[in-house]
Amino acid sequence: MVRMKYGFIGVGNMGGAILRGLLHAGALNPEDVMVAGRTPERSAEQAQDFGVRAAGSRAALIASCDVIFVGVEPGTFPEILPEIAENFTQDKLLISMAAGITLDRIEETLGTDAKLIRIMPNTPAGVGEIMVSVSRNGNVSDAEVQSIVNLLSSIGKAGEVPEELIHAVIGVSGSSPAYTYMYIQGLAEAGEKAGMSASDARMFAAQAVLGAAKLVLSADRELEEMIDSVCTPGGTTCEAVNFLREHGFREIVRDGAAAAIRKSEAMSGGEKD
Ligand SMILES: NC(=O)C1=CN([C@@H]2O[C@H](COP(=O)(O)OP(=O)(O)OC[C@H]3O[C@@H](n4cnc5c(N)ncnc54)[C@H](O)[C@@H]3O)[C@@H](O)[C@H]2O)C=CC1
Ligand SMILES: O=C(O)[C@@H]1CCC=N1
Repeated sequence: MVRMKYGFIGVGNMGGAILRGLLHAGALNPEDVMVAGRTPERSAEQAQDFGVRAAGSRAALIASCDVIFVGVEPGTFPEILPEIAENFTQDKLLISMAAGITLDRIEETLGTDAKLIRIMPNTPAGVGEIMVSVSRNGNVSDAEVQSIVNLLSSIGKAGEVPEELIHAVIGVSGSSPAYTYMYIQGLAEAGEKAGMSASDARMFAAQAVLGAAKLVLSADRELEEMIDSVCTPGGTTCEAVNFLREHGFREIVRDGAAAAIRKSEAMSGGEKD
């Protein structure tokens, strides 16, 4: 059987995290992977960093790869689409991770017969804990989409969603590592103020978030009931929970995520926020 060749155009924070995760999981063989950066020099540096092959150019990468991940900035993607189109053929699959660039928009340049997938990943990909949605256009078969879901499931959780749900996914999991770091920042600051070292406060806070997230994923219980399970009557937790409720913590988080969702919708409509 001929082994598939995978290309990555743009291996920054997100594309790089996916590539690192897939290589670390052994889901991709480094010999089958090629990267292309802004310049041939950058491609060579990135190839060395990841231990994969460097493409002489983006055109060369597209010509020699079967599956092409595009991880450039949303502002750059439309600029390089014509170049991708020149070398793209119907047997290849393009996977875009760009916020705000719709499958329709990509089809405008690559053609309505191009096989296209949009993913909305997050940066925990790099440590094997991605949450990623997968959406396809009409040219991608069930087997093809399943093979990409399986590939991405090797570095966390992946599931197919209709493209219109990508905005929601951005708010809930794509952007949310950033707001989770803000929460960890707050916990760690409280720990430091109460005498912990900065490194201990960071570790205790992060491990508590990791443990709580694992419990949510493993237990089929209402979140309200899980909150109660930590609040020992007359104890410490209810002081924090009451304070956070009075100050609208949950609503603030919800409205923050909604702002990311609105921005994603605006980007997809071509509006500038
Ligand atoms: N950072 C995140 O948490 C997430 C990002 N995304 C999407 O991932 C994409 C990349 O975002 P980030 O990784 O955050 O940005 P980034 O700026 O960290 O990475 C972009 C990379 O693309 C490279 N690049 C730019 N122009 C290029 C070109 N013409 N050819 C080859 N490489 C080129 C840059 O040098 C850089 O390495 C965006 O479309 C974004 O919407 C999606 C989900 C989460
Ligand atoms: O900030 C952004 O637009 C990208 C998409 C989700 C996370 N980062």
